[in-house]
This record gives sequence, C-alpha cells and structure tokens, in this order.
Amino acid sequence: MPRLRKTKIPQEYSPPMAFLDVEGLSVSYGTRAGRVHALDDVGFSLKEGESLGIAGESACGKSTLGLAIMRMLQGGRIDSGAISMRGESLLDMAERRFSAEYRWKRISMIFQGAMSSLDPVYTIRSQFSEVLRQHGFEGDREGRMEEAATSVGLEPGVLGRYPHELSGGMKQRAVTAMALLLKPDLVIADEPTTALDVLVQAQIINLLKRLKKEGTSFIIITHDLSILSEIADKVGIMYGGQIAELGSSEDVYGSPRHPYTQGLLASIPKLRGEKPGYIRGSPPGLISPGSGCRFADRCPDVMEKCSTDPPKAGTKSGYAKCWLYE
Ligand SMILES: Nc1ncnc2c1ncn2[C@@H]1O[C@H](COP(=O)(O)OP(=O)(O)OP(=O)(O)O)[C@@H](O)[C@H]1O
Repeated sequence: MPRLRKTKIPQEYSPPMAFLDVEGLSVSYGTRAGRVHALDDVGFSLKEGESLGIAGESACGKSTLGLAIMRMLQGGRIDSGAISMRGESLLDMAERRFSAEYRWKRISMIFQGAMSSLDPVYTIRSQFSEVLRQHGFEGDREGRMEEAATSVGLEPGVLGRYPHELSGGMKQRAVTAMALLLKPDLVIADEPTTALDVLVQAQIINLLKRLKKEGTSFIIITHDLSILSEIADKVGIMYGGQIAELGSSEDVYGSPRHPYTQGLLASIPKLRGEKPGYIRGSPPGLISPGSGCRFADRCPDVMEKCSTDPPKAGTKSGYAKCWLYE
C-alpha cells in the first residue's frame, strides 16, 4: 500500500485581511417628518490599493456612506453594522484616537461642492498649514505643501494666493491637494468632478488615476457612471439606501444584472446610435421604504415575489439584490 504523505495543516487559517470592510451598515437621520433610513444593510470589502465607485440617483445615500466612514455624520446615527480598516474596527474606536490617527491622516474626504469649502480670508498656504499643524505634522511643512500642490498639477506659487484668485478647476485641485496633504491610504471623493468643465474634469480624473497607480485607494461617489469605469476596480450601484448591485467594474459594465443597473447604463448618452433611455418614475422615500424590493414599482421585470425583500444573489464578482437571480 502506498504510504500516504502527511500534509501539513496550518494551525490556524486566517484569510487575508481586507483593507476596508463595511458590513451590514445602516444609518438613519432624525427629521420632523420621521426617521430617514439613508443606508440599509450596506456592505463591501476592498483589498489594499483597490478603488470602489459608488453610483446612483440623487438622495440614495451615497454621501451618507462616505460620511459614515469618516465618522462625520451630522444629525445621523449608525443603527447597525461595522466598518473596519486593516482589521481594526473604526466604529468602536474612541473619537480621540480616530481623530488623531485616522480622520484626514489615513482616510480623507473631498466633499461635494468642496470648492466652496475653502476659507476666502486665508491663503491656500495658511489653510494647508493649519491642516498640518492640527495633525501634529513635524516634518518640512513647506516642502509637504509644495509636494501636495504639484501632485495635483498646481504651481507652488498658488499656495500664496487667496481662493478668489483661483479658477474653479484650480480650487478643486487645491481641495484635492488638501485631502492628500497627510498622504492618506484612502480618499473618499464625493462628486469630485461635478460643476467642472470637461477639460478640468479630465485633468482631475487623470490625477486620481495617477494617485491610484501610486497605491492610494479611492471611494468615488458620483452620479456619472462614465467616470467610474476609468478609476474604479469595483462598482456599487446604490438605490434607495441599499446596494442594488456590487461587482467588478468589468462585470457591472459588461453584464449588468440588476434591472436598475441596466436602466442606469442605458441612460448614458452615446455619441452614435440609439437615443439614451431613461427610468420611469422616481426613487422611493426613505422614511418608510417598505419591505419589498425598493425598485419594484419602476422595474420592467417586476414579479409577484418582488413585494418581499430580494436576496443578494451571487454574481461572478459580487451580487445583485434581485429575485431574478435567486
Ligand atoms: N443631515 C441630514 N439630516 C436629515 N436627512 C438627511 C441628512 N443628510 C442626508 N439626509 C437624507 O438622507 C438621504 C440620503 O442622502 P445622501 O446625501 O446620502 O444622498 P446622495 O445619494 O449623496 O444624494 P446626492 O447625490 O443628491 O448628493 C436623503 O433622503 C437625504 O435627504
């Protein structure tokens, strides 16, 4: 009888640690009209250096997701779920430690409409310098500020100027540079190209692409699906506070599964060929969104079952929250 070779069984198997893990995240805001359930059971995972694109119609919870990761929800609360970075829970951490070690240092955010967040009475240099000071940066401040400015294609001379002396595109680059000052591992960019002309948009996209190549991870939040295909490794399509579909960019763009993703992709204008489509109806209210599929009353494939909560049906690289793929 052949002798069986002994296989060494490792004592404990630990799967590779995710760079960022968001699990079952639900967030709500208290309003006069009732509690707005802005996020419901949202989850995804990123490896080191990976980037995620989040797309969806207005008010579906995109910014709330970014703000929850930054622990900067105003008037909102986390009802359930977990967020961890390299295995460390961000939600259980004392605010003091999160603020000293994570917010702006390891995770930073470029806010929606960030151009207007620059303080008009201070030069770019004093605003950058304040960020470094607040985080106890002890190296060569001027060198770091110049490095951040040039990394976004701004002349170091811009540091001496006031915000009103800069064009819209330059301001957007300045706030991007400010988010990069402390060399974070993750940058959450909320609509980084909205309100910019197409040339400046292209510059910002190229800049994000370059930073990604150098190892920075991004979560890019946008209405505009076409910019995601260039930067995101993974895409999450949000609808009514939930992720309707999650997968690699290749799969989500190449073979979209959820009828909402299909509708959204069909609505991107094309240079030639058929007219862009549109999705009839409007998104659900988030105060009492109901227990069935949130897309049901707009869905071309609606079935009886859709009145109950759809499962997260596995796809090649993620899932589609839809009864069609049960
Ligand atoms: N501070 C707040 N207080 C009360 N409700 C809020 C607050 N912030 C967001 N909401 C509500 O939460 C829901 C999700 O908002 P959120 O800003 O996350 O959506 P979004 O997808 O980023 O929208 P947009 O694309 O228009 O920026 C919306 O119904 C919004 O009205």
